[in-house]
Amino acid sequence: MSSTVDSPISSSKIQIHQLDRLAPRSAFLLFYAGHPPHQTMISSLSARHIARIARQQPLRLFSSQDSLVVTNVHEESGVAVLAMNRPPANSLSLELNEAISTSLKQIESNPKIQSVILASSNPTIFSAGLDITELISPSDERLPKFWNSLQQVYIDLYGSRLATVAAIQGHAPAAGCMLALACDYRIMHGGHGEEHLPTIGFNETQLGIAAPPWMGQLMVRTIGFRPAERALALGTLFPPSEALNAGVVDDVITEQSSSESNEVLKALLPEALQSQTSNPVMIKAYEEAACYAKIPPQARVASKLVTRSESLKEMQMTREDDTQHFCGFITHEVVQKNLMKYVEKMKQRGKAKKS
Ligand SMILES: CCCCCC/C=C\CC(=O)SCCNC(=O)CCNC(=O)[C@H](O)C(C)(C)COP(=O)(O)OP(=O)(O)OC[C@H]1O[C@@H](n2cnc3c(N)ncnc32)[C@H](O)[C@@H]1OP(=O)(O)O
Repeated sequence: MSSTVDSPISSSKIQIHQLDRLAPRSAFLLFYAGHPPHQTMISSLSARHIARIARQQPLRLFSSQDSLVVTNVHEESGVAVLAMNRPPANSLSLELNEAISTSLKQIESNPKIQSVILASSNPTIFSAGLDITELISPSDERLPKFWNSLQQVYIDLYGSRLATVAAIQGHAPAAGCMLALACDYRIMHGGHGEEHLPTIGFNETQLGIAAPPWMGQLMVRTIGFRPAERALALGTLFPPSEALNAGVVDDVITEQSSSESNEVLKALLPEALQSQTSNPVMIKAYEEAACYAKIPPQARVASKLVTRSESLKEMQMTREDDTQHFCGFITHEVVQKNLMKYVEKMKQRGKAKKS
C-alpha cells in the first residue's frame, strides 16, 4: 500500500529525542522510532518541548502537484520519495529549503519508513544550487533567514535517521551537489551522449565565491583531502564518469543499464514523477533504498552517527558565525558585481539556447 505523507507529526506516533552529546547548544533533532538499546545514548524531550517545536515549525502539506516538494511513501518496502519540484531548475530558494526540511521531518515521523530517495521532478536538473537571485541585492532580513534554511537542510539531511539516497538525474552544481553529498548514497545518470553530460561539483569559485567550510569539508570527507582541495579551488564540475572515478558519486547509470518498468515505482513515485517509473536511476535508487531499509535501524543509525556526529556538532557550534560571515561576504560590493556578471552570462546563454 502506498500513501502520501499528509498528516502533521503526532507526538503519540513517534519519539523525539535530542542528541545532547551531539549538539549541546543546538536544536538538532533526530526523529527516531526508538528501540530500547538506542535510548541509552539519547535523552527524551518532554511533551512541552515537542509542542514547542511543533509550534516553531508548523508542518505544511506538500502533496499537491504545484508544491515545491512532492513526496510519497511506500510502507511495504519502507521507502519514501522526496522530489524537489521548483521549475525551471530546482534552484534553492528560502521556501524550497524550508519545504525540503519540513517534508523530510514528515517522512521521518512515519515509523514504517527507513529510507528516502531525494529526487527531482526535472529529468535533466537535480538542483542548480542556490537560487542566485536570493544573493543579488538581498534584503537584510531575508538573507540570514535564507542561509539558515540552507544550513538546516544540511543538518536535516546529513543527520537524518533515514537512509538517504540521491537520485541525481541531471546537473548538480554547488549547493545542488551539497544536497547529494549529504545523502548516504549517490546514483547519477550517465547522460544522453557526450554533448549533454550532466555535471556535479562545487563550482563556487567560478562565481567569485567560495563554498563555506561545512560544505567544503563535506567534499573532503567524500573524496579525500587532496582531490577535494583541488576541486574546490578550481570549481570543478565532474561529468558522470569522472564523478564516479573521484568518488563524488557511488554509481553511474545509463539508459542501457536497465529500461524495465518497475511496478513498485508506480506505487512509490508521486504523480509528478510517474514518467520516471522506468528511469534507470530511479530503479537503482529504489533498489538501494530498499536494501538500506532492511538493515536493523538502530544499528544503521548508530553507525551513521559514528561518521557524522562530529561534523554536525561542529556545524551547530559555528552556525551563527557562518551566517554572519556569509551575509558579510555576499553583500560585499565586489562579490555583488561578480554575481551580477554571472547571472548576466547565465541569461545570455539562456537566450542563445532559446533563439
Ligand atoms: C561565504 C560565502 C558562501 C557562499 C555560498 C556558496 C554556496 C553555494 C553557492 C551556489 O549554490 S550558487 C549557484 C551555483 N549554481 C550554478 O552556478 C548553476 C547555474 N546554472 C547552470 O549552470 C545551468 O542552468 C544548469 C544547472 C547546468 C542547467 O542548464 P540548462 O541548460 O539545462 O538550463 P538553463 O537554460 O541554463 O537554466 C534554466 C533556467 O533556470 C535558471 N537557473 C539556472 N540556474 C539557476 C540558479 N542557480 N539560480 C537561479 N536561476 C537559475 C536559468 O536562468 C534559466 O532560466 P530562464 O532563462 O529559463 O528564465
